[in-house]
Amino acid sequence: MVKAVVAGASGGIGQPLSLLLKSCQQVDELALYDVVNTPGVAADLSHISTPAIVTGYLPGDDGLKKALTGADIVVIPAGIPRKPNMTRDDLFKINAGIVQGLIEGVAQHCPKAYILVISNPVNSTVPIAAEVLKRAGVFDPKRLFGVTTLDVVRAETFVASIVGEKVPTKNTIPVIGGHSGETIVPLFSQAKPSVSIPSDKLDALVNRVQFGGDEVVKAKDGGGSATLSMAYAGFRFAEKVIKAVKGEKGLVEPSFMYLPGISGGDSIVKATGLEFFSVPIELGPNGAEKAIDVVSSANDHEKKLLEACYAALKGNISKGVEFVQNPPQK
Ligand SMILES: NC(=O)c1ccc[n+]([C@@H]2O[C@H](COP(=O)([O-])OP(=O)(O)OC[C@H]3O[C@@H](n4cnc5c(N)ncnc54)[C@H](O)[C@@H]3O)[C@@H](O)[C@H]2O)c1
Ligand SMILES: O=C(O)C[C@H](O)C(=O)O
Repeated sequence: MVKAVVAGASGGIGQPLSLLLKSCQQVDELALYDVVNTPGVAADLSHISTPAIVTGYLPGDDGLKKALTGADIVVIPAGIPRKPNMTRDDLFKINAGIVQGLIEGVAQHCPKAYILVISNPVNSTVPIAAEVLKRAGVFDPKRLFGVTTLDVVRAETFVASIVGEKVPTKNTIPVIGGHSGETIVPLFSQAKPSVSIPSDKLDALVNRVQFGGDEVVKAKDGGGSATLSMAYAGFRFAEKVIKAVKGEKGLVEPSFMYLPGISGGDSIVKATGLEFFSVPIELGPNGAEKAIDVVSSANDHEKKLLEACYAALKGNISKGVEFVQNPPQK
């Protein structure tokens, strides 16, 4: 039995992500939580003829508790999205508290669940989540994932258009670091199978992966940020976690995680100077089985990108930790 919860289920990401989870044969129960509209979204999805039983909850009447109790996997796309000329960090003020509140609920009602954080700024919301779980005494680093899959999906798509491949998913490209601008570092030198990118196109390609989110924010012109591609990416990651927990082997996807608690993580912490970092993660029955070190094999060009990443990411991580350890005065 797999019970999945989407927190933020009525939103731009939440609705299509819930649709994909409802379509997934591996999900037996799907609980939708949001501060608005979940009864309607749940009623709509419940007519789809797949096995998952769908329920919807609002905050009143112990809604969060009811949604989370018995959950195996909790996916969190709750919070405000960007508008043009905003950075992801500009979302911190509102989204930090939203993520903190939801994770407090997880710590209380389903402390063993796999938690997938989508809400931005991921570079800070994941450290917030870790800190809340630590304080509650239930932190298992192997079960807390910052979802960076959209960066991987973009790298796959954009590289295919440059090298002229018709099938974007042919190459596995590690995208590491964090999830905003220069903290996103695609390692095209480690693509499998290898790709040959013309040197005059490499900088533009890296830039497009790093700022792909801005491309969508600009095109939506005030209507929000990536939702459909994010739902695809979020589901791709969630499905891999579910399949790995059920025993499927060989499932790997980058994720932004607290590495000291994960096998193979310590050497990456040593190399980067950062406890939270995204690297390819081998998934297994307990969540993250192994962090794969792709940092030490980065080429000189990628090492320069990584230096810029480390500097920016350090501040984002401390901002999240600080938010929980020394809460702002209200
Ligand atoms: N990790 C990524 O790669 C990635 C990609 C795209 C978007 N995002 C982020 O995902 C978040 C959601 O984006 P969106 O486009 O779906 O926004 P949206 O505004 O369309 O939806 C957000 C939903 O969260 C709900 N919500 C607000 N407070 C809540 C709470 N306390 N509990 C439960 N639900 C709550 C809102 O009611 C709304 O339905 C944003 O922060 C965005 O920046 C992350
Ligand atoms: O760009 C954003 O704000 C949303 C998301 O993080 C993305 O990468 O599309």
